[in-house]
Amino acid sequence: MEGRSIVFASGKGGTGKTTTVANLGVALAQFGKEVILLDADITMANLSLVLGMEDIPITLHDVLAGEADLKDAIYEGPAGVKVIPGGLSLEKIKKAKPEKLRQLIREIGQMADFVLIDAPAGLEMTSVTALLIGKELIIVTNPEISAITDSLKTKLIAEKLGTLPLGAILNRVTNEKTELTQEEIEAILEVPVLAMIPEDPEVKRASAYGVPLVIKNPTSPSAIAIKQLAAKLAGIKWQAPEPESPIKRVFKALFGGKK
Ligand SMILES: Nc1ncnc2c1ncn2[C@@H]1O[C@H](COP(=O)(O)OP(=O)(O)OP(=O)(O)O)[C@@H](O)[C@H]1O
Repeated sequence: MEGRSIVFASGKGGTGKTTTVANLGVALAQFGKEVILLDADITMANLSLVLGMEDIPITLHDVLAGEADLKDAIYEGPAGVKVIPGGLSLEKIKKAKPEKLRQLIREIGQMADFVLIDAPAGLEMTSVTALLIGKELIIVTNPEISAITDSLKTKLIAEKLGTLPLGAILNRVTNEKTELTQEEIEAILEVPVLAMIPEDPEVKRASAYGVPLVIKNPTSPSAIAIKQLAAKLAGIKWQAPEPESPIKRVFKALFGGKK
């Protein structure tokens, strides 16, 4: 059976897409789902950094070039999540046979309940190609006008390519007056907002440790928002724990805490 393949794209760079995909993947795996994270972001091996993984010499590109087996490009990450580094530069994609890429993506799709694809930001060739890899699209954006306009472009292109937009994740939400509201964003993008992830200093801390936030600090507000979305996607009922009080968080930061 083929699992769901969802491509995560943002249009604008730096919206927190990679962090979100990595944590969502781990959260789905914690809910017992088989998850493959496909890093189609060529600028850096971002996904593996957020997950604290090193040494990923074989990429999807090597498989496409016929120089490695698919199983050699699959790495095990936290909570049993599987990661496939893309290494898909434009030059490399051009050299690869498109039918081989499609066949490979189908093969990967059969190996998991969810294949989450981290697409590169921007609207260049590689980003557009990544949109084609998934059947569904989730936009990861910030509640600012510049991010939303780029997200809209991405969504329109995805639709033209036959990739179904599921909705948008609003990341780094601060609820400041200058931010667009959920309703405004839904009206512009014409898709539902699936999750609102707050601006949360714990996200950067977790990244610095190379441990996904949903493992490092599962009761932080942004981890809860991500787990809620994972439960929704997995069709699982999940009761979020009470978010930690700021006082408890200060104590934890000062004296450490059991994780
Ligand atoms: N909810 C959040 N609260 C605070 N910081 C965040 C949040 N989400 C992401 N960040 C931080 O924002 C920065 C950019 O995140 P990330 O690398 O995931 O973005 P990206 O959209 O994948 O970037 P690009 O597409 O340009 O590669 C990182 O430093 C990350 O720790």
